[in-house]
Amino acid sequence: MNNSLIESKFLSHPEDLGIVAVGFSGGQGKAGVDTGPTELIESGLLTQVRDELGYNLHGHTTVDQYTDLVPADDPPHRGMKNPRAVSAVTRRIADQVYEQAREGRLVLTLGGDHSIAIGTLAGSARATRERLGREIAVIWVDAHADINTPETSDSGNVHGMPVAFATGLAKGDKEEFFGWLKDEHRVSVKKLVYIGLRDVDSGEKKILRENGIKAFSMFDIDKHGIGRVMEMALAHIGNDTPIHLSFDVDALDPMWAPSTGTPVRGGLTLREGDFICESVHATGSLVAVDLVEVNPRLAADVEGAARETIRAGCSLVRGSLVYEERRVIERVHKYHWPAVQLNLWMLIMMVASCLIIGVFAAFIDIQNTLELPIPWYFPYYITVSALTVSFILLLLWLIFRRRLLPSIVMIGGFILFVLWLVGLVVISIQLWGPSGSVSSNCNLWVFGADPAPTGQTLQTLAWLEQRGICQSWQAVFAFGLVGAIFLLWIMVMAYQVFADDA
Ligand SMILES: NC(=[NH2+])NCCC[C@H](N)C(=O)O
Repeated sequence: MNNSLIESKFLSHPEDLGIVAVGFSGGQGKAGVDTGPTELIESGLLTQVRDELGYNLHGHTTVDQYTDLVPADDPPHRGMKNPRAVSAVTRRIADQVYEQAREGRLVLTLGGDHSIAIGTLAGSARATRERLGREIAVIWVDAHADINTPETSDSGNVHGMPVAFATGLAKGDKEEFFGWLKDEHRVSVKKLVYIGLRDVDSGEKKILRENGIKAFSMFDIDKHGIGRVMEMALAHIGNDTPIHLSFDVDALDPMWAPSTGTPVRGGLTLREGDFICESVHATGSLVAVDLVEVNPRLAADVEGAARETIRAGCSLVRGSLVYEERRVIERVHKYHWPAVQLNLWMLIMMVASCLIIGVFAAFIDIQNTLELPIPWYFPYYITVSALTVSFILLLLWLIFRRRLLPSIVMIGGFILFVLWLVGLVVISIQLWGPSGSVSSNCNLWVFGADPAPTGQTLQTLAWLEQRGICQSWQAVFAFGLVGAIFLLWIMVMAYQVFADDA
């Protein structure tokens, strides 16, 4: 198990982390962003993730440079720079991410410029479709929308276009120009949410508007606060959709992450960035994370710029991988209850309690009709059974809140057991006790014993009613016994859960 307190909804191996480390910079013009993953790893990111956060690492922990895929000559196509290289590299990345994601692991991709998200989104969209039959949602945290098509882009840098390719708003033509992107790789614009935007090209604004894409700019964050923005963003996605978080470090203000290719002032604080990652992790829906555009070579004039940017990047990754004590004041322990047994227990106890309530309620009614006094143990057992029902409801609520503690079950179980046992003893005495027991009287009142009256007479009816009453007594005894045994059982079960965990 990893150290997160959040249970994953869509990963079959939430303790495993598939790593893809992408040393690629061809989606834009500034050298050095390809060294981002190396520096992140050398700063101890992955050892921390393994040793402190408790993940098993899989995949490519050495950085892939993709040199075999970068052609010597790569002239622009439809205005895109390095189109063949970016297309081939993102295609490889798509396979690398897919290989990790189809195992049901969380995938962490370290970039590299943001063009690589063409690959990461393609890989996780395809794997999620195959594995769960679901589409992924994308949370794109960035100063830029990166949704230019080759035709709307001013720069021709593909790192400004990944969302357009991933959603199919931009189509590849030939195989070597993103033609390899198929429907299975696509993500829906309906399940895309932006956070942190503040530098959006006019062509991009048009695309966002026309496609009704959900976007929270820095303005929205200032207006509502990051907490409310995350609530709205996650509500838009819904809690039944796996989430791919693509985090461009330039979403953070340059104060926190100066070493990046296209810094824009007025960005997120580090805490706001962390909060986004933590909130997404806390949904339990996270299936993949990208951290991109860390370029340690840039902003060299600023003292400690690269180090700060790396640190910020590590913090973001950490936030998205674990929900841990630095944010949780109350440390909650996870207990592993045997679900089937527990459900069976609740069902049978519910049946027993309801039956006893029903029978004794009917008995009280009969006593009233006969103008006889009501013995104390009728209301007593009704109360005990009602308490048992409340206890079961309490358990259900605690299970729902994931707070079912063995101690609560043991104490509750013990109290009910004692009450239940008292009832059982009284019932036994009434049924079979030495003086005037129900059992011995059963056949006496109406016609003594045999033969049983037959025919449609009042006597028969009376006899049947009397027999019914006697059988009800026996049923109460049977279920009283089952209840007492089951209460013993739940105490044992709770003790085992407690002991197994210790
Ligand atoms: N991933 C990034 N840093 N993207 C910046 C994109 C800047 C600009 N919108 C462009 O298309 O070139």
